[in-house]
Order: sequence, then C-alpha cells, then structure tokens
Amino acid sequence: MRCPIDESTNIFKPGDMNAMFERMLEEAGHDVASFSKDNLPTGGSVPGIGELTVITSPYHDPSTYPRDDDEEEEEISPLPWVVSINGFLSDEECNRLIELGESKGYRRSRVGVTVFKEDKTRTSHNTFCDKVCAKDPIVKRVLERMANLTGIPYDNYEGMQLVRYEPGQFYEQHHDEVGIKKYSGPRILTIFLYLNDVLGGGGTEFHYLNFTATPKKGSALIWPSMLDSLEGRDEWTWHEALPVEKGFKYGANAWIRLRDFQNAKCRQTI
Ligand SMILES: O=C(O)CCC(=O)C(=O)O
Ligand SMILES: [Fe+2]
Repeated sequence: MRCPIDESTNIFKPGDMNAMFERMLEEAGHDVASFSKDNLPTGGSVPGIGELTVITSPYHDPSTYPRDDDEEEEEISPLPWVVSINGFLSDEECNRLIELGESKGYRRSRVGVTVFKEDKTRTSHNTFCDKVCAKDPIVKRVLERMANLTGIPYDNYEGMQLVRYEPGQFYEQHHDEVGIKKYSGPRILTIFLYLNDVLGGGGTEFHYLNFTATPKKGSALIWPSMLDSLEGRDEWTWHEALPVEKGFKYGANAWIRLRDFQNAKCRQTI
C-alpha cells in the first residue's frame, strides 16, 4: 500500500535530538547551561535507566577526530551525542530476549534497502521481536524503559532486531539510515542492547568517533542516525560490529523512526 507522507506527525522537529540528549544529562544531575568545550558533559546515574557515559557530544572538538581527507571544513557537522548506559537491562531481561530469539530461530542476516539478500559484509544471524514478542511482560518493561529514555513512544520503533554472532561473524562498516523515502521516515536513532558478556572480540566500532564499545551484559548504546537539523544523516555515526573472537555475542537493535512504524498501514510513500 502506498500513502502520502504526513510530516505533521514527525516525532522530532529540528533541535529536538539535541534537546533529548540534554534532558538525559539533566536527569543525571547536570546543568546543561554549563556545558562547553571546556566543561564537557560526562554522564551520571539516572534512576530507572542506568549509569550514563557520554562518549561524544556537540561540545566535543571535531577537529581531533579522524575523517575522510576529501571533506571540506564547512561540511563538518558537530559531533553527535553518543551515550552508553551501563545497567540499562537486568539479567532477567537480557536472558528473556535471548530466549525469545532462540525460540523464534536466528537465521543468517540479510542486507538491503528494498530487496534483502545474504551478503558477505554481514555474516551474523538475526530474528525479530514481533508484535507477540513485544507483548511479553519482560520485553514490555524494556520497551517502556526505552520510551522513557527517549520520550519517543514504541509506535515509532521497528520491531527489535535480535542478533547473534558466532566466532568469526561480523557486520562490516555501515550506516543504520539507508536513505530511501519511507512513510515512517528515516531512522533517527539507534539503541543497541548488549545481551551478554562476550568472551573475546565483538565490539561496536565507530571509526570516525575513534571509539569502540565493548559488549557488556545489560548495557546499551544510543546514537543518532540523523543530524539535529534533520536535514540529512549524521555521517559521524558509521559503525561496524567487529568479529567475535571467542564465545557468542547476543544483542538487539532498536531502530527508531521519525514517524509511526508500528501502526503504519503502508511502508512505501507515494
Ligand atoms: O552488533 C553490533 O555491535 C552492532 C550491530 C549493528 O550495527 C547493526 O546490526 O546494525
Ligand atoms: Fe548498525
């Protein structure tokens, strides 16, 4: 089914991305008005959410981060907010998501925009947390916590993608916003959940941010896929899942769209 885009239902207007992260820092006890390049936001504990650590923010100096040589100075956007949250999930919640993934059955991941195919750039396995899975009482707690964290209701989330990597499996550098016009709009944010401790490898590397997240059971990483202006995707947040070296890695992708996804009767636009 094809439907017209209704931009009046956008969950974010320009500036709301930044405001959302600043609110998180406020909840961690910071005075956002005091942030500057000399007083960078660091993080802190938010009741009911976890222990926040700010990896990068618009207050950080982009000139010290790696980028491609051919970029003009004026094209450089501010650094994105990237925040890791320790203790975002309980062990019970992690275990339940893994169990639901196993019971649905992980299958070789596919890559694509409109047509999805197995691809040598992504060797992981995945399945999806569908509408039944999302009603599981333990999963509901996780979805509610993500909605509390972001202020964005579950309506705007794709069904969580549950992922599993065996030793040697990876997902090469990619961007989560694939850039075709869709009824639900672009992916504006990703929350990646780490569901187990990995015995070796399996970090999430952000090449341009000089940062690799180490998987830790119950932790989450949140990053934007779109600029605060919403005028384009955030080119800082290319990332890759490094190969797992030892043991399995379990995780979950929560991709958040600019407009309703869960109740959308159509995926394509006119
Ligand atoms: O497994 C990870 O660490 C990240 C996975 C990822 O980026 C994705 O599935 O889009
Ligand atoms: Fe990704």
